[in-house]
Parts: sequence; structure tokens; C-alpha cells
Amino acid sequence: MAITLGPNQYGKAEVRLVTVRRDGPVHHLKDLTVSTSLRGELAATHLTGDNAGVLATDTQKNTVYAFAKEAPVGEIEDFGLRLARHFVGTQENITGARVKIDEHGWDRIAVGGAPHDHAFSRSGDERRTTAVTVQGERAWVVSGIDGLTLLKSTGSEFHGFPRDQYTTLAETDDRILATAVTAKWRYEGVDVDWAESHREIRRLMLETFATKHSLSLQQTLYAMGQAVLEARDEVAEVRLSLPNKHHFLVDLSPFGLKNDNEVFYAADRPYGLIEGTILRDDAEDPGPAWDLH
Ligand SMILES: O=c1[nH]c(=O)c2[nH]c(=O)[nH]c2[nH]1
Repeated sequence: MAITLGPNQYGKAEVRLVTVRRDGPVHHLKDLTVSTSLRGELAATHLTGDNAGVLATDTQKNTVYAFAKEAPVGEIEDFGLRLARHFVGTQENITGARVKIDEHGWDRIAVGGAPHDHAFSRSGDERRTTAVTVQGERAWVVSGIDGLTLLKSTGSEFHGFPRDQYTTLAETDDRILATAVTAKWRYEGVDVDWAESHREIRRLMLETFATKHSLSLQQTLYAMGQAVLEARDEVAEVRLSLPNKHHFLVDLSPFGLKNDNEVFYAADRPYGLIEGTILRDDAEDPGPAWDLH
């Protein structure tokens, strides 16, 4: 039996980086979590412990901080591209790099109705995300949204599913539909207005969730991805992971009360998990964009 080294990568996970742009009295905050992964000729360190080709993960972390000082961070996709290209361009053994970045939002505190110059409150759980992959000369960008919690209090049905000896779920033509969106979309190229694209994709997904009458969360998932692909030529493929955050009607009959879809128990777990990919049938080969993601 021969044993060989399979796919591998290494890097520094979850480097916490906060920058303050101080080019006047109004400060601008960026709050990022950056993870780097390098790939390439790394057999020696695995097989013999020869580290001559191993750019230390500590150096990778330091590079993130130094790059944040040397030029404005800008959009997370651009920052990821700069870092990934640097690692591939400067290390002989490193042929590929993946840089993942989560951006945590901050809102300015309103003081007397006016946004404060340098005081902020965390925007909540939602994060803007990106995963930039550079392989040799080529680059792929997969951006997204994490932790965007949505709910609609009507406009959702679920019925017509098979009933076997284990089925107890009642059919419904009016239920709460709630989820926390994890969305990732792969860009066709890297010449993109990242901020505008993110803003529009987010808007399209939210509007579709709100307005599409839902017969299943699966149908809603597809419609959200379809809306993005129809409107945004720069996007090749959308992947969505949608937990079904169940809201169960509370049985109020023991108290002589009727529950007209007004009182719910919000269950924590288990939850349905609906996941899917929506893509163009002529989409280009995604290369290593999703590998070892
Ligand atoms: O939208 C839904 N899809 C399902 O697959 C499912 N399964 C379930 O129990 N409830 C729901 N709701």
C-alpha cells in the first residue's frame, strides 16, 4: 500500500483587523476577520519537516496588518486580491492562495439625530463575506452575506408533501417563514464595482424573499438566486444555505382560546436546512473557486 499526501493548504485563521481612517474629524471604521490559506509545493514540510518553502502563518498574519497600513483597505474583495497576489507573487513554493474576509458592520451613533464622527454601534449579526482565490495568474472571487435573518409573517404555505406512517406535520396555507441567509455568489471576473454589486445583490434577495409568495423554502431559495442571475451579469453562480427557522403555532385550546396565526413558539433546533446552487447553464468552469472552501 502506498500512502501519498493529498490536497492541503495552510494559513492563519481569523486574523482580527480593525482600521480607523483618520483623514479628518469624521473617522471611518473597517472591522474585518481575515483568514489566509496557501497552497503549492508543500510536500517537504509534510513528509520530512523541511520548512524551507513554508511562509510562516505568523508572517501571513503580520502581512495582513502591514498591508492595512500601507494602503487603505478599501473593499474586502480588493484587499483579498492584494494579499493573495502578494503571497503567490513573492513565494516560490506557493502557487495558490485563498484569502477569506468577513466584514462586520458598524453604524454611526445618532446624537441629537446627527451621525456621530467617531462613535459607533455594531450593526448586528450580518456580515459581508468574500473568498478570493489566486492560482498562478488567475483569480476567482466568491462574495456573500452571512447571518442575515429574515422573516415574513404571511405569504408562505407548505402542503402537498407525502404522508407516510411517520408524518405528523399539518399542511398549512399560511405560516411564518423565517431564515438566516448564508449566500455566496461567484463572480465571472474581477473587474467589478464590489460595493455596488454587493448592495444590489442584497437588495434583490431581500425583495424576492419579501414579495415571492412561497410554497416552500426551496422555491424561495431558487427565486432568490434566479433574481440575482437575471439582473447581475457579473455573477455566474449563487449558492444559498437557508435554515428554516420554524415558528410553531401554540395550541391555545386548553385555555378556551383560538389561535388565528397570532401566537407562535420560535423553535431553536432542530431546524430544516435548505441548500442549493443556482447557476447559468453556460457558466465558465469555476476553477478552484470553491475547492477546500
Ligand atoms: O419549506 C419547507 N420545506 C421543507 O422541505 C419542509 N419540511 C418541513 O417539515 N417543513 C418544510 N418547509
